[in-house]
Amino acid sequence: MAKNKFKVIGVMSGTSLDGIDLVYVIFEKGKQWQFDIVYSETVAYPKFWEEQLTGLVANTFEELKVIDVAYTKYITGVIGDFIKKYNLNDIDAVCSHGHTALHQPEKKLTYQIGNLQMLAEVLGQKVVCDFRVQDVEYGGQGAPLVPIGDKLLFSDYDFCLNLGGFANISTDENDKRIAYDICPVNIVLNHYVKQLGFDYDDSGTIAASGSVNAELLDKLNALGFYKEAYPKSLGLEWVKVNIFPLIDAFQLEIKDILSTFVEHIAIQLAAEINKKELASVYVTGGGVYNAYLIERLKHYTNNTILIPENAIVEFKEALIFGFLGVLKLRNENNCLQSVTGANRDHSSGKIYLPEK
Ligand SMILES: Nc1ncnc2c1ncn2[C@@H]1O[C@H](COP(=O)(O)OP(=O)(O)OP(=O)(O)O)[C@@H](O)[C@H]1O
Ligand SMILES: CC(=O)N[C@H]1[C@@H]2OC[C@@H](O2)[C@@H](O)[C@@H]1O[C@H](C)C(=O)O
Repeated sequence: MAKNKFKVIGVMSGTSLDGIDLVYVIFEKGKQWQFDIVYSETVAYPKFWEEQLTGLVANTFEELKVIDVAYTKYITGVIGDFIKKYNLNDIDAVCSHGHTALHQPEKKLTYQIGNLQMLAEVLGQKVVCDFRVQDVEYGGQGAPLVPIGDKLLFSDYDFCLNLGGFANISTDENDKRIAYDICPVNIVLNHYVKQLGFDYDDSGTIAASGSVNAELLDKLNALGFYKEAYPKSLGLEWVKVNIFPLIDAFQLEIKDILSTFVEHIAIQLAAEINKKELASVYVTGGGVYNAYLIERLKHYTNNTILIPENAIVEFKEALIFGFLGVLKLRNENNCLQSVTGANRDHSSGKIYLPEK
């Protein structure tokens, strides 16, 4: 019988470069999967790695391979410290995403650094990593990978909504998981609030103090992307072309820009979640701490907005990469064709064994 209980470390380095997220989590399969996050921590990047990772695209493939070795050494140290700090001597596997250095699925290319064999050798642990490569080989986008975790770990909720740089959502439609980006969130709010000298608009208080410009709001809501069918995704380039010039042309005060954009986000989020009635929406990502945004969202929907404990708000992705590793160890599918567009569901990831 397949093993049903796993103690793993899940590790994720996301696009915002705030640091490496680590969780020590126990997964157990009964009727459905249960999890318990025992320890969680974000290790902030030192300046050196923040700069290296910000500039990755400028490197040649050969240069990336050199950086990969150095980064794998670095992340091995971070994971090793986490193991020591919490005295973790009972680990089935370390399941690590690494950091995305290149992602061009149309050229069958995706490259996450930090996933070299050295991880297993130095840590003396079984390692599961490199989760995106096989999906791209099978014709998929190699992303998003989180929705299978949404489906199997958070099945009590009709929608899983993440408010990061962009808002993304996953839900079941006709028994299939679907996932897509909705609209930009913190990538735009942070951009404008920086002009007042803040990293972010704490709790949305500045937005709450502004007023909505109805004409700008209408123009934002009329953008073509919102009418497109899924699968669809957004990136910084789209924001630079479609959002910043549109907002800047109005020459508004920052508080009014923030107020108008929060209204826009709330309307776009509501348009998606209101596609189901009496639905529950499980919300994660830093945007959860923008109380004003959550208040405006609630204004536009009768569905139930559920905000979990902070450990899940902040560590859901690390948790789910831990879970993808568990599925790989059980040789079960951890990539969904309905989400990535691959030519099949499949069990993805490399397994490295420690030399003993
Ligand atoms: N107290 C707060 N009030 C308002 N906004 C906040 C608060 N705390 C965090 N945020 C917002 O959340 C952002 C961080 O969110 P998160 O870590 O989910 O983003 P991310 O990792 O860049 O997202 P992703 O990679 O999933 O797109 C911050 O940059 C900020 O905009
Ligand atoms: C290639 C890559 O690293 N993609 C990330 C990125 O960051 C957010 C979004 O773009 C998402 O598609 C993905 O990560 C999440 C964790 C995922 O795979 O579900």
